[in-house]
Order: sequence, then C-alpha cells, then structure tokens
Amino acid sequence: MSQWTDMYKQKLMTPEEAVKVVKSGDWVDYGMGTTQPILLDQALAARRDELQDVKVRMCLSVAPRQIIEQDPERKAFTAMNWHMSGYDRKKCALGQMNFIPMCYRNKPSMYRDLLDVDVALITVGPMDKHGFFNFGLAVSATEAITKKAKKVIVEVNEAMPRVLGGRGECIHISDIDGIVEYGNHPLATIPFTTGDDIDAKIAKTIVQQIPDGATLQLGIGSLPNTIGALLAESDLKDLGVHTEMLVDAFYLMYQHGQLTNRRKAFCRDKVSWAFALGTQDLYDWMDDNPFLAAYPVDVINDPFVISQMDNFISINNCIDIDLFGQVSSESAGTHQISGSGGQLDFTDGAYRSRGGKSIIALRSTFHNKKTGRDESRIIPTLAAGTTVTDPRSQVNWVATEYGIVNLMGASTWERAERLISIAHPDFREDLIKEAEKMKIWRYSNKR
Ligand SMILES: CC(=O)SCCNC(=O)CCNC(=O)[C@H](O)C(C)(C)COP(=O)(O)OP(=O)(O)OC[C@H]1O[C@@H](n2cnc3c(N)ncnc32)[C@H](O)[C@@H]1OP(=O)(O)O
Ligand SMILES: CCCC(=O)O
Repeated sequence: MSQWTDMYKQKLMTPEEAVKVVKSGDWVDYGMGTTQPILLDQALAARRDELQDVKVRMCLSVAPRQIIEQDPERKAFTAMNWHMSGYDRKKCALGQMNFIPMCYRNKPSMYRDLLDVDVALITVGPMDKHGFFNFGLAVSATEAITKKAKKVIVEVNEAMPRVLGGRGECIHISDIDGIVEYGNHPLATIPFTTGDDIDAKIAKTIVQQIPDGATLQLGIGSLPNTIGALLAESDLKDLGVHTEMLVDAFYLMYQHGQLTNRRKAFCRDKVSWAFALGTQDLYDWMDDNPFLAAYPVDVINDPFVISQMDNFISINNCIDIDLFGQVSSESAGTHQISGSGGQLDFTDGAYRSRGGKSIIALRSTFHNKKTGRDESRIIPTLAAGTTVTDPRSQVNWVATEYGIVNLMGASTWERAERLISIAHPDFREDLIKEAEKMKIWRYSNKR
C-alpha cells in the first residue's frame, strides 16, 4: 500500500461528516459546471436549520442546487453565481441567487488577491498513483479556488475524465482535508445540435472569413455548432484550437482530420482549453488525451496570449447590439441571462492577433414568446439597464444572416449604416428613422 492510499483512507469520510467543517458566516465555493458537487451539496443543504449566513459561490450550474431548493428563502444560504446557466437565471429571477459580474480572465486573480474562501467543495476524478486528483472538465479557476480555501473537501466521481494539462489541472492529496466518494455517475451533458437555415447562412458567411492555418475559439450554442459542422465539411486542413470552452464542434473537426495546431505560437501541436461542456463523446475524447492541454482561465483568456497566435478567429454570440456598436451578450434590460464570461477577452485578443478577427454572430431577429412577435436584435439603443458586454470601442466584426460588417475604425454614422445593412429588412426603415432622430450624423464625418 502506498503512503497516498494510506492517507486516502484517513481522509475518507461521509458527506455528512465532511460538511461539518462549514460554520455560520462562512464563504463556501462549489466550483463550476460539472465540478460542482452533488452529495456535498445535499449534505450541506440538510444543515439549513443549524446554519446562518453561509455564502456559496458557484458558476454555470448544470444540476439543481439543493442549498437553493431546500432553502428558497435564503434563511441559511445565499447562492452567488459568476455565470448563469438556464437553471441559474430562473433562480436569479426569483431572487434566490445573486449574480457576480466578472471578466472571466480575472476570475483566478480575484480569488488569489481579493476573495475569502473558507471551504471549497469540489468534484474531482479518482486519485492517481502519485496522489493527485484531477479537476477534469473545469480547470478554469479551480486551482485558484482550492489554493485560497482554508479547507478543501473533494467529492470523487469516477466518471470525471482525467485531463492532461499545461498546468493547474489537479490537486494533491496532501492539500486536501476530506474525501467523499460518489461512485461512478454520468456527468451532465449537452447535446450537439446544429441550427436551422438561418444559423446555416450565418455560419456560411463566417466560414468564408476563416483562412487555413487559423486558430479558433467558439462559444456555446447551436450557432457555433453549425459553424463547426460547416468547417468540418470544408477543405481547411490546418486548423488550431485555443478556447475557453471546449465544445463538440472541435471534436467533429478532429474526427475530420482538420486539427493540426501546428501554427499556434502558444501550446503548439495541442488544443488548449479551460473548461468543457458537451456530449459524452467529447468527454471520452478528452480523457487521458495528450492532444489536449488544459490551462487555468487567466492563461487561456489572457488577450496577450491570444494575440500571439496569428490568424486567431474568435466567434461568439450576443443578445443585442445597438446602432453605436455596443454589444450585450448577457442581459435583457436588468434581467441577467448569462454573464460576460470571456467574450471581451477574446474580442480584444483576436483583434490584436496578426490576421485575426473577432466575430460577434447573431440572428437578426429574436422571437419574443411573451409578445408573440419577432424583434430586431439590432436596435437603436440598448434598453435601460442592459449590460454592455463589449464596449463599442472593442467591437470588431459583426455577422448576421444578411452579411458581415466591420465596425473597428468606423465613425458613429458608418457604424449605424453598416449595422442597418445587416439588420432584417423588415426593420431597416425604422432603424434609419431612429438613427436620424438620434442625429448620429452629428458625430460623424459622413454629412
Ligand atoms: C459559454 C460561452 O459562451 S463561452 C464563449 C465566451 N463567452 C460568452 O460569449 C458569454 C456571453 N454569451 C452567452 O452567454 C451566450 O452566448 C448567449 C446567451 C448570448 C447565447 O447563448 P444561447 O445558449 O445560444 O442562447 P439562447 O438563444 O438559448 O438564449 C438564452 C436566453 O436568452 C433569451 N434571449 C435571447 N435573446 C434575447 C433577446 N434579444 N431579448 C431577450 N431575451 C433574449 C432567451 O429567451 C433565453 O432565455 P430562456 O432560456 O430563459 O428562455
Ligand atoms: C464561465 C464563463 C463562460 C463564458 O465565457 O461564457
């Protein structure tokens, strides 16, 4: 028996024993996505009548959180979230969760330099023969969280892929205070679904912008998947990947033999990434695979790192854009939908890359279920309370199903003209009138 196996036995405990470490007033951290704990969450929630003022930070929940479900009035627990999933935004809208704004690249430094963590409760993969537990699908800021925590309790799920990393992908048993076993439970997945004809049109426009030799970043959703699927059919054969979120589209390109990563100045020959969410096939591909290297998000999303890679193409979605070029990708008025995530990091980094392009892609309209009407996503001004994710000074290329335009270096009037040219035709006349009404031309060189 190795010394690590011995230590493992000493630190092994039940979830109920493990969460006894949490005290009233503590800051607890659940990590993100599939590394948020299940058993430890249940056991902590069961202590709702004996605890007060416990703050629990989390990010992108992929399963209901028992500290919320069992304490909706927040008598014992206050949930705080860095980036909303569908579940999170419902809880936030009900007043059962607070939102914490962040620029994703800053998440590790906020933990290092500013935030208290009394107890980290994090899902990991099984211990290896050297005594290390792997962070699996969320390398992200997990090392920073566990390093800051006064106590670290891990919940071992044997289904967690063992990812190989540039750094920050694992924790040693000597840095852990308690171990809880969760057996082998399938991790949350999201299906690989491509979009409709509109997504296909946008994808076609964008794929024409991608040269062979490019390094790619893609965001979440059916549009990035559609772009990935179209790329996989293209004759591009020399692509690289450097992305905060690893998604199935990249696995598809790999299957089609298109990923070489050989032109990347950072992490050459490998896919570099910070967290993953997708299908089980994606997770199987990631497991123990030296073709992929995980890094903390302050490395992956550092605009300087991104800018070192020539022909860097970043493609992200948004909610709305106004005629001045301000992009919101996270809220509709004061209703928080998701978060800034790393969109601004990649918008800045890709613009600075030689030959690079940052592309904000959006369908020209949004079907509003409440009013039953289609609304333009290109709007005169952002609604009051809407969060600007990318300021107009940073926005580069914008694509809809009606084309692609570049706003960088354009005057306010030129921006409005270009954006109206890719708006849905049904809304163009009104947008022109609104632009006139706002006298955007006053500030331009056009008239
Ligand atoms: C995780 C990543 O994206 S990694 C890449 C870098 N990070 C980012 O880009 C972060 C910011 N971006 C994002 O969060 C996402 O890309 C989004 C939200 C812009 C789009 O994501 P998708 O999953 O395609 O969004 P989807 O179309 O499902 O809409 C999400 C919600 O916003 C609502 N919504 C979308 N557009 C609008 C709009 N114009 N007005 C009002 N609500 C809107 C939808 O109704 C939906 O709400 P519901 O699920 O509560 O009904
Ligand atoms: C957790 C942040 C994910 C994103 O960038 O959208």
